[in-house]
Amino acid sequence: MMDRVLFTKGHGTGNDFVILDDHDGALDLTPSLVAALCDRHRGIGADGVLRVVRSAKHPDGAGYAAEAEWFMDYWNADGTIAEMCGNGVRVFSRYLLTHDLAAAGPAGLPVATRSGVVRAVFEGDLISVHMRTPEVYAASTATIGPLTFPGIAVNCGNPHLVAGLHDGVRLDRIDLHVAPGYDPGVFPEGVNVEFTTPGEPVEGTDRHVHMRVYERGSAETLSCGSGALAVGAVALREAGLTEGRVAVDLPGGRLLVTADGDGRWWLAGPAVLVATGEVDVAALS
Ligand SMILES: N[C@@H](CCC[C@H](N)C(=O)O)C(=O)O
Repeated sequence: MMDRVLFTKGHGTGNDFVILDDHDGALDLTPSLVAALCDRHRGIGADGVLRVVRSAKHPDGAGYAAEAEWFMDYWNADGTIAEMCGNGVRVFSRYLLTHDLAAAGPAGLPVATRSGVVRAVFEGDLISVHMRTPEVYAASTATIGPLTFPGIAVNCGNPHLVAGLHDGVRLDRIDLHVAPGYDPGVFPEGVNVEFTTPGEPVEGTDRHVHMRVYERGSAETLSCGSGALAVGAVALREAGLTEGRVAVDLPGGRLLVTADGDGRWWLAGPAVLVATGEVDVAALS
């Protein structure tokens, strides 16, 4: 174990990450180290950790090494790993570009994740990521205290449950300090739960949705990219559209979800690197 580790801090619409540069996978990253780094009082504080490692050097990335040099080793704040992180991919891509570790070619910058290779395209301040196609697959329910909300299960590589609020229940009033209830029969690996209400029309989009999210492994976050993708997929489906654009407003800002005419799904939003530093690993534990 190294005593001191360099880190960068970044976020995408307020979904924040500690980024660890570990090209050859030398760092002994454990669930307890991740949880300590993400601790907002005793550590750096973040919703998750992104380890920047060569695909060839990580067991979960090796299969993608021919297609993507870099593997996003994503960890939730509680030290669990997840298959996908939509905001993380943008922040990870921003990091690769900023540090000259990769170039933004015309086909986009490939990033390997546990649910396959995605591609990031840089458009000024925004980064647009060609995500895997979200799969809307089952009806289910989410509960908050005594309230039950009908929802739809969506697989974005990681699991999501998109639940619309009843009339009269305000999005800004629901209590997400505790985890919403869900059916473990539908989600044996746990689930990220998105609560939604429709928004006013937004120019240039087909649908507008407000959402809050309770993330598996990270509790309520200001934003969840894969959650926005799931919400966008449900919004277009409910509108009877197979292509179109959805503006998804989260507490941390706006993400755009687009299903294009070629059947590809895109997630677009900002990604910012805000700090670098050195952490004393012994002091953390
Ligand atoms: N915030 C992320 C999702 C991170 C993973 C999630 N908590 C899970 O366990 O599946 C995003 O932007 O997609």
